[in-house]
Amino acid sequence: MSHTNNPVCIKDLEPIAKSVMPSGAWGYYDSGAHDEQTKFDNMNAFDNYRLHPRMLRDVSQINTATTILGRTVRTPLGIAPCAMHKLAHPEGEAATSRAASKHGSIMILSTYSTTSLEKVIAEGNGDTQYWMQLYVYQDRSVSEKIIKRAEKAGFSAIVLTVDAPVLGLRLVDARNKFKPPPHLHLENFMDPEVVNGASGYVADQAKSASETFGATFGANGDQSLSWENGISWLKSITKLPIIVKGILTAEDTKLAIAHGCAAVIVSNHGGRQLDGALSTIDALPQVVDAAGDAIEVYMDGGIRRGSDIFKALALGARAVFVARPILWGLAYQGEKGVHYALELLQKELELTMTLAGTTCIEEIDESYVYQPVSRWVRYASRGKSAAGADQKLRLVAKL
Ligand SMILES: Cc1cc2nc3c(=O)[nH]c(=O)nc-3n(C[C@H](O)[C@H](O)[C@H](O)COP(=O)(O)O)c2cc1C
Ligand SMILES: CC(C)CC(=O)C(=O)O
Repeated sequence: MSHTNNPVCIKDLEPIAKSVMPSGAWGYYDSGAHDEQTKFDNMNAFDNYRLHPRMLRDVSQINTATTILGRTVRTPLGIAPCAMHKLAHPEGEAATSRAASKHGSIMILSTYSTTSLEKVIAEGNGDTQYWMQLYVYQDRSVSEKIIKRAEKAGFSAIVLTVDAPVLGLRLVDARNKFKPPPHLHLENFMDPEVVNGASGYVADQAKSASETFGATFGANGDQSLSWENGISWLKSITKLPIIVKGILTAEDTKLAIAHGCAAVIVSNHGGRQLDGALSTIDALPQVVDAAGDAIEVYMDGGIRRGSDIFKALALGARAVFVARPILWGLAYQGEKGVHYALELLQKELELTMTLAGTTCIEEIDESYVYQPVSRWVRYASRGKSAAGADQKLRLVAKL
C-alpha cells in the first residue's frame, strides 16, 4: 500500500523521494555496492535484536540529551556525510544545515558537498556542532587546505573516512553511466588557493561537479593512506579531534585508540563500498568492547526507525547518524522535509524510550536488548549461515 500522500514514518519518504528525483540521481543515492548484500543487511540486521522492556517506571518525562565529545546535544541523532545534496533539492546542504540546527542535530558535512563549507556552517544557529568529513589526496595540501578552512569556519571535528581508498562498484551507477548534472559544483574544491596552487588538477572554478568528481576520486585519492602515515600527519596539522569513519572490527578500534583518535564511527558506508561486509549493528558490540572507556563509539547504516536508534544505543553507541533518510526528506520538501525526517526519528526514539521504560539516554543499556536464540538455530538448521549461527551460539554460550 502506498502512503505517499501522507508520510508518517521514514520508510514512507523513500518512494516520494524516488518519484520526484531524476532516475540517475536517485540511483546514486539509493545504490549499494554490487549485490547490495551489505546495504540490505544494515537494515535487516536490526530485526535480529528485539527489545526487553521494563514496566511501571515513571515515564512522564523523556529526555534525549546527551554529551558528544564533551558537548551537550539535544539528541544522539545526527546527520551522516553525504555527497551532493543539490541532487535532491536546489538549496542542497544549506537547507540540510538549517534543519539540523533547528533540530539540534550534529551535521557531518561531506567534502563532496555542492555548497561550500563556509556557507553550510553560516546557515546554522551557532549552537549546532558541524564536523568536516575528509578524504585524503595524494597531494595532501588539498586536504590540508580543506581542514584549515573548516577550522577557520568553526567546524569542531574532522571525520576521516577510511573505507573508501577507491570507490565501491555500484552497478546501478555503472548501468546508468551516472554523472552529476553539469550545473552542480563541488564547492569545496572551488577555493582559488587550491586552484592556483600545486594542486590545480583537483579544483577549477570552471569545472562542474561531474568533472571534479571523476578527477578527485579517480587517480588522485591517496590509496597509500595508513594508520602510520595518515593519522599522525593529520594530528600534526590540526588540533581538532579526529574521528575515524568506517570501522567494523575490534582490531581497528584498538589502532584508532593507539593513534590518538577521539572517536570511531562504526560504518560500512551504507553498503556502498565492500559488499559482503558485516552489518553495522552486528559490528557494533565488538567495537564497543574494544573501545572501553578510551574513545567514543558512534554508528551509522540502515537506521530507519526510532527503535533502531534505541537498539544501537543499547548496544553501546553514543550517537547514531543517518544518511539516506535525510536525502529523502530533502527531496521531499527541502529544509522542511529534512526537519520532518529528523522529527519522525526523534519522536519514534522518544516513543520507544517511553514504552521500554527508560527516561534518559544513560539508562539505555544492553539489558534492554534481547536476542532470541531460536532465530540463530533456525539459520543453522536452514544451513544458510551455519558459520554465523555457530559464532552467535558461542557468544550466547558465554553469557
Ligand atoms: C548518496 C550518498 C553519499 C554519500 N557520501 C558520503 C561521503 O561523501 N563521505 C562519506 O564519508 N560517506 C558518504 N556516504 C556514506 C554515509 O555517510 C553513511 O555512512 C551511510 O550512508 C549510512 O547509511 P544509511 O544511508 O543507511 O543511513 C554517502 C552515502 C550516500 C547514501
Ligand atoms: C563522492 C563520493 C566519493 C561520495 C561517497 O562517499 C559516496 O558516494 O558514497
